Amino acid sequence: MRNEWQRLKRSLGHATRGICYTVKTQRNMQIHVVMALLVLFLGWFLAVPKGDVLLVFFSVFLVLILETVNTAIEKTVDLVVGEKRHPLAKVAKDAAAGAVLFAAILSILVGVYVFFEPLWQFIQNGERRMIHIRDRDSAAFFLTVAGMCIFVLWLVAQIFRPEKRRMTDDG
Ligand SMILES: Nc1ncnc2c1ncn2[C@@H]1O[C@H](COP(=O)(O)OP(=O)(O)OP(=O)(O)O)[C@@H](O)[C@H]1O
Repeated sequence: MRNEWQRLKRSLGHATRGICYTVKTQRNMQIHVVMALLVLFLGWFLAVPKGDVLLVFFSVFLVLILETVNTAIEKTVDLVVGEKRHPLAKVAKDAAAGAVLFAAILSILVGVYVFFEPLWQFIQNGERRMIHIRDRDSAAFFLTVAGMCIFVLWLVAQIFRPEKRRMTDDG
């Protein structure tokens, strides 16, 4: 049981380092993270309904997931071909970048669908849905955003933690 726990902790450590590496080294990932936080803040500010929040979360995480996979593919290709140019390396990298682009387009569509009306109302009349902590939608959203903030703080702490073992490459 103790061994299983250690193994789980080690796997989580590897996964965290993978995420930290991507956030630290990939400019696009940094942009996605900042955008994700802004969008979640906007969702909270405009108190968008629970179903819409789910859509936003899904699309935001899809972009983050695919950017991480894109980095894995880029590094694998670099590992295989090194400095050499190869048409298949180009296909692999372009296709991986295409997957991120698909997800980014989806998140823009979701953003327009979810935010257009409440944002329009707010800009026109300064009106927004009131947030009542007893309202289950808002409470659930508040808790989710709080959870996300804790996750981001933890991630930042991991990124700035002095590394015990240097990663190869530029990370
Ligand atoms: N070894 C290679 N052989 C052929 N084309 C390549 C090779 N490496 C990169 N490319 C081309 O250059 C593009 C950019 O590749 P690069 O590895 O620089 O990614 P990047 O600029 O870090 O991408 P991103 O901005 O998405 O992180 C690829 O999408 C591909 O079209």
